[in-house]
Amino acid sequence: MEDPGQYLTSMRQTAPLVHNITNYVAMNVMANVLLASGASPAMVHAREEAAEFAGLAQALSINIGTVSPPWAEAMEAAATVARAKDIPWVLDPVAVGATAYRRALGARLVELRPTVIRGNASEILALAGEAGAGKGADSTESVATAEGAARALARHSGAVVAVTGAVDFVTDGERAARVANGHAMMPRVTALGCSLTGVVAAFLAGQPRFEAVLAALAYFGLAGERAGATANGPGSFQVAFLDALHAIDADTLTAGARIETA
Ligand SMILES: Nc1ncnc2c1ncn2[C@@H]1O[C@H](COP(=O)(O)OP(=O)(O)OP(=O)(O)O)[C@@H](O)[C@H]1O
Ligand SMILES: Cc1ncsc1CCO
Ligand SMILES: [Mg+2]
Repeated sequence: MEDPGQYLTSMRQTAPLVHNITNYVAMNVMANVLLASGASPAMVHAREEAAEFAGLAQALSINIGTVSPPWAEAMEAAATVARAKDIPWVLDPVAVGATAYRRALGARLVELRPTVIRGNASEILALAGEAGAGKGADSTESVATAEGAARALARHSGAVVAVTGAVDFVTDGERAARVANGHAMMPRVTALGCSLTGVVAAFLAGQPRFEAVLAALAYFGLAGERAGATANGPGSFQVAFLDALHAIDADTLTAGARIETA
């Protein structure tokens, strides 16, 4: 892919308002990640206002990590508005294979046609109707195992599907690519996947979605590499990761991105 850095520049110029209906674990981490990246996060989940708020945002992310019925109502209403107003929205199907409640909600949200679906391998397998119960929010499968499921889910849903892990896989059902950026410390810190979903949403504002997703994943993974080079463990990694998101500029991203057609 040519010049992924231009997508970072565009995101920072827009500084998009990203509406997130996310989980209790991710809320603070994700807001800080979005601010460090150059976007404006807002965590708004009350069913009384989520739909109205979605209409004000440049992008929406929906994450079912700690969902309960009033939140599910807010998610469906917000996604419906995003769809009607052509506001890009990203689904993060946390632990979707774990319970019947999550499977049913995941299926309903897919029918609301997310622009992008971003999950780990177990989650993408489960959302595609294949095995993939996972281990709660953690994946028990390799990304490679979920490539077929990702392609099938992309075709069924119309979404670009991103499966993240050691090497990320992205497909729109026709095209596919892999992003090799990242660091082994990333799955040792909670809510980085959730936060990445918000960053993907931020990159989508006004940009072609397949390329925007690849640029967002490379940016996030590159920040992980830079943080991992100095961190002593998961605690210092979190701090270094926010600093790296802030420090990386367009040229650094274009030079460091490891994106290959699959
Ligand atoms: N083993 C690994 N090596 C390098 N990078 C990794 C590895 N595992 C995950 N990542 C990176 O970590 C980020 C988050 O992806 P991950 O698949 O861990 O999300 P997740 O399981 O949804 O996380 P969570 O639910 O805790 O928020 C991505 O940028 C991904 O590329
Ligand atoms: C740990 C955890 N549990 C529910 S959501 C969440 C954040 C990572 O997905
Ligand atoms: Mg996750």
